[in-house]
Amino acid sequence: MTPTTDVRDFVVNQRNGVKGLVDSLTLTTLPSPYIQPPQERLTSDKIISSSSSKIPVIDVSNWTDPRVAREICDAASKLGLFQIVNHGIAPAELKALIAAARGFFELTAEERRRYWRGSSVSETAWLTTSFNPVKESVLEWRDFLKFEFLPQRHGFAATWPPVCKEQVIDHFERIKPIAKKILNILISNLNSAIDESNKQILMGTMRMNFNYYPECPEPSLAVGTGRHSDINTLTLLLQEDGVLSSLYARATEDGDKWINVPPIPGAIVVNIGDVLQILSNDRYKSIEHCVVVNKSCSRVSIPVFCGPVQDSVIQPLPEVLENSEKSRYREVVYLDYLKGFFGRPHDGKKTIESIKL
Ligand SMILES: O=C(O)CCC(=O)C(=O)O
Ligand SMILES: [Fe+2]
Repeated sequence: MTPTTDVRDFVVNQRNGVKGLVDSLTLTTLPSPYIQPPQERLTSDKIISSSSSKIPVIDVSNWTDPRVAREICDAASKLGLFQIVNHGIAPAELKALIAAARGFFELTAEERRRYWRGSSVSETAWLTTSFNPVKESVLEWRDFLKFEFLPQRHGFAATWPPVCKEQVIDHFERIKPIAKKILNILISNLNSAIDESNKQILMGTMRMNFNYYPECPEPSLAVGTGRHSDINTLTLLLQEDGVLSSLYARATEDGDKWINVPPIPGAIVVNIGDVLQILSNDRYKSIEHCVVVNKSCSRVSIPVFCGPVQDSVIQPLPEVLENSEKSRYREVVYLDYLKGFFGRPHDGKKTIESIKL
C-alpha cells in the first residue's frame, strides 16, 4: 500500500481487509472511508453505566433447576441478552478457540486472501471485511471469517484453514447442545416444543464468525460492527477476555442509550435474534447491539448463529396465537429475510420492522 492507493480499493477490492491495512501502514489518523457520521458514534453521553443497569449472568450448571428456565425466559423477554456461566465448555477450550482465530488473522495477507469471499478455496468458509462494503457509504472496522457447519455433508470442513479447523469443529459440537437446551427452555415457555415441524426453523443451520477488529487510530470516529439485531433465532457469542468496553446493547427500545456487555472469563453471551421475536409474536425481544473498537489492541469475538434453513416460513408459532391473538408479522420465507438483511448496511432493527403488520 502506498500513500496514494485508494484505501477502499486496497481493503475491499484488493482483498487485504482492514487487517491488511493496519499491517501495511502506520496509521495515525482514521482513513476517511471509516469516519462515521456523529449519529453512529457511540459517544459517552449515550452510555449507561453498568452500575445502574446490569446484564443478567445466569449460572446454568443445573439445567433442570426451574430457576435457570425462569431467568432465561425473563432475560429473553426483557433485554433479549444475557450471559451464561458454568455451561460446561472448559475455559482452556475457549482460549484455544480464540488463539486459533488469532492464528488465522496472523497468517500473511496472501494466505488469508485464499479464503476471500467469492473466490474462497472453501465452499463453507469465507473471509470478508466490514458488513456490506458495496452498499455502505462508511465501512466498519472489522474483518470476519465465516464458517458454515454442515456435518451431514461429507468433507464439509476439508478445505478450512488448518490453523483453526479442529477448534472450529469442536466449538460447533460443544455449542450445539447448549443452544438446544436454551431453545428448549424458551420454546417450552411458549407452550410449544421442539419437534419435526419447527426444528429446521429453530436450529436447521449453524454458522460461526471469527470477527477481527484491529487496533484503530481514532476509535471514537469509527465503529467495529454497526447497530443491528441478529436475524437468526439464537446467537451464542464468545468475547475475548480483557478487551473491555467493546460490545454494547441498546438499553431500552426507544432512545439512544447503550449498556456495555462486559467480557466475563469463561462466559458466553446469548442474544435473541429476530426469528425468535417473530415466532414468539414479540414475547421475546431481539436485541440491537454494536461494537466499539480500541486504540491500543485488537479484539476477536466468536459468535455462533443458530437459525432457520433458507426455505423456512417464518411466522408466530400456532401455540402463541392460540387465544385468537393477532400475528404482528406477515409471514416471510427466511431466504427473503436474509436478502433483506444482507442487502443493506447494518441499520438497527429495520429488517424486522419491514415485516411488521
Ligand atoms: O463482536 C461482537 O462482540 C459482536 C459481533 C456481532 O454482533 C455479530 O457478529 O453479529
Ligand atoms: Fe450481532
